Amino acid sequence: MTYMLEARDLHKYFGALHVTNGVNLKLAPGARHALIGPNGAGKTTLVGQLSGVIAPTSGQVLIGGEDVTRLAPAKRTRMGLVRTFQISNLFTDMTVLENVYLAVSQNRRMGVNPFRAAGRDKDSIDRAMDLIRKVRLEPHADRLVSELAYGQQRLIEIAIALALDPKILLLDEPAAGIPTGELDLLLRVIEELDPSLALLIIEHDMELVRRVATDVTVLVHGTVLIDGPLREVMSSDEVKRVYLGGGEVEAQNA
Ligand SMILES: Nc1ncnc2c1ncn2[C@@H]1O[C@H](COP(=O)(O)OP(=O)(O)OP(=O)(O)O)[C@@H](O)[C@H]1O
Repeated sequence: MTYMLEARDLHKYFGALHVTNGVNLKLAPGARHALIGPNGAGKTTLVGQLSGVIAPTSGQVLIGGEDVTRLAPAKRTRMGLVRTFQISNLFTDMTVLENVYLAVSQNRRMGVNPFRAAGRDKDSIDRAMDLIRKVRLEPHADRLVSELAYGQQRLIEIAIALALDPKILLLDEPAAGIPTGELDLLLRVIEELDPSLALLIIEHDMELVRRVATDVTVLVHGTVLIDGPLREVMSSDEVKRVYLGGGEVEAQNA
């Protein structure tokens, strides 16, 4: 089977520190895969190697069966691998629509003056509105990003990621900093994403993992402790003992 995204025996050293230790990961089309693990487990470093901002010491990354280990992040993005970031990249003094429109027009290589183009480029505006609808922000399209709640701002980032036409979407802690009351909207947006999209969610919030993921990889000290179907992983004694200190998985965050 050709996977949308695959990591083969990845290793990464920072000096003497072995941060990624023989990691294998496979995302099939339509995957809903969560990557979890305690602080310092090496999740960010792994995602960096998948997206191309960090070069592995050894091992391979493949997109659609093609070896991209030495390819730059932008090239991987053009092959359909898109990631969101924990840190916000939004233009907060622009509207939601302007932010998403910019991403759409950049992706279509529309040129440098988005404001001039904005009057003309109806297609890109329609596409931006369509994406804004997908993340359930339609009522806020003309509001400044700075006026929106934090949870809503994170949804704009998902819309911007979708503007790049991903086949594989890496969501880096989408729930981080979102108050509980705003979490439901994020969950619904993720649940409604194109079912053919392969999704890798790096997340601490266990409610989100439980509701969204079908498969989970648990990373500990740079090594895959266990991976498999959600239920199996969450009920594993090994995960409870090593990863969550023996407590109930339901009751804890990663
Ligand atoms: N550029 C770097 N140079 C040296 N050490 C690094 C570098 N980046 C990360 N590390 C170390 O690698 C280990 C794994 O870090 P990483 O950020 O990948 O873990 P994480 O699972 O994403 O943690 P968190 O959940 O806190 O974000 C940590 O011990 C960290 O200090």
